[in-house]
Amino acid sequence: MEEIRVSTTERAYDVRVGPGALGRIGDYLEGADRVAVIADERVAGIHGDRLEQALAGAGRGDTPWFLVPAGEACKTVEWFGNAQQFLLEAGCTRKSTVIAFGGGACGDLAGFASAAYMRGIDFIQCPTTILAHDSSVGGKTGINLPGGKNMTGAFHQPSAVLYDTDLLETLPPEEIRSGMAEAVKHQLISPDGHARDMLVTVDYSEMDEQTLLHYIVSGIRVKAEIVGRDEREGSVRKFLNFGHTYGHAVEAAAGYGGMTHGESVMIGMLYALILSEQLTGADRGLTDALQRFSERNGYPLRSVAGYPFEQLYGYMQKDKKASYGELHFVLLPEDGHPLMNKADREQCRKADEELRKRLGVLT
Ligand SMILES: NC(=O)c1ccc[n+]([C@@H]2O[C@H](COP(=O)([O-])OP(=O)(O)OC[C@H]3O[C@@H](n4cnc5c(N)ncnc54)[C@H](O)[C@@H]3O)[C@@H](O)[C@H]2O)c1
Ligand SMILES: O=C(O)C(=O)C[C@@H](O)[C@H](O)[C@H](O)COP(=O)(O)O
Ligand SMILES: [Zn+2]
Repeated sequence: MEEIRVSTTERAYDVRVGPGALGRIGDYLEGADRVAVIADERVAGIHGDRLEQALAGAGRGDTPWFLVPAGEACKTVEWFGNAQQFLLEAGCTRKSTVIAFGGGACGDLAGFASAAYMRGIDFIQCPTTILAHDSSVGGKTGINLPGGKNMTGAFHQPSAVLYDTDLLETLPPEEIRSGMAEAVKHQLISPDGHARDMLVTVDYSEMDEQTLLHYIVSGIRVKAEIVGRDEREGSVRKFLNFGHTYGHAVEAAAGYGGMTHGESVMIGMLYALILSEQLTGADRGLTDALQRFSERNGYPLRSVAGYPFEQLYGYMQKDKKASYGELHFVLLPEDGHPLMNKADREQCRKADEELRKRLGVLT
């Protein structure tokens, strides 16, 4: 079992990663007067018995469960309200603990529900996807609005993260792709990362358990280090948003769920690298390596053809890193050394055109 400590101003907590990590849940429930689970309904159907057993073993067999729609569909104002009502009816107090059981979508919703209920109660992240090596750590929680991704939310750190890697065995290929995109991001933005090596060697169809665990743990360490320095995204935390300005626009244009988060972010990272070439003179070699990697691993890059620049630009203007009328991008002049840079509409359009050209979808 790997253990990574996350230290923020709100609190410090453990991330425990490895087979059987769920079995340690009792260690984190001792002071709770009531425990309540908010679970992705699909995950509950496949793996719910494991969490039930772990809770029973910790003397918490009477824990109430609230099932929310699988994936992105739960990140709505409506399901946020339903979750608040559930916590009230379950008898939760300020001394209670919520358990989030699912991927990043369920974790974001359950985390926000915990941040808001009685103005903030404890929650534990029990992530079940590869992507959640990113989402379960760092305390960003929230839901979508029709006009923009993660528009309503709060910073609220979990009291622990129990990442049971046995649960990853049932992930479908598109969710492996989605989660690994964030692992690539972590390698790209870290001065200690090995992005070029990863882009040449990793093939998802042949990836063994050890390699997967290596990238998960390495990504969590990158994230923990950055969040420890800048919990509320005043400075370096912005780098964790690499690829997300354009990526979130694609995700929103695809109707939340039409493309996975990681697939959209992969397209967004290609866009950000092209912008880095155009605005900072970055070497095209890295962009080409990422394009080859994502084509080899089946990312649906050409879907971008369905979303015109004007539509994506409209969403990009809602990006949380933007000031009114001015977009700010995370660029990568050199791998491992991100920086923030403004880009005006024409610069954004040129990069969009170049992306479509390289993907062979320019109309
Ligand atoms: N808070 C953060 O810092 C942060 C970071 C990155 C992403 N996110 C958010 O995370 C969300 C994406 O999360 P995700 O990629 O984990 O996907 P997800 O939570 O949307 O789940 C994707 C699908 O996988 C299924 N699933 C989950 N675990 C499974 C398992 N073990 N076996 C089989 N199926 C399983 C779900 O039921 C769902 O159908 C997005 O909303 C994104 O914005 C948040
Ligand atoms: O933790 C962060 O900070 C990130 O930006 C991680 C991202 O991978 C994640 O998708 C996050 O939810 C995006 O946040 P947002 O502030 O752009 O909504
Ligand atoms: Zn992300």
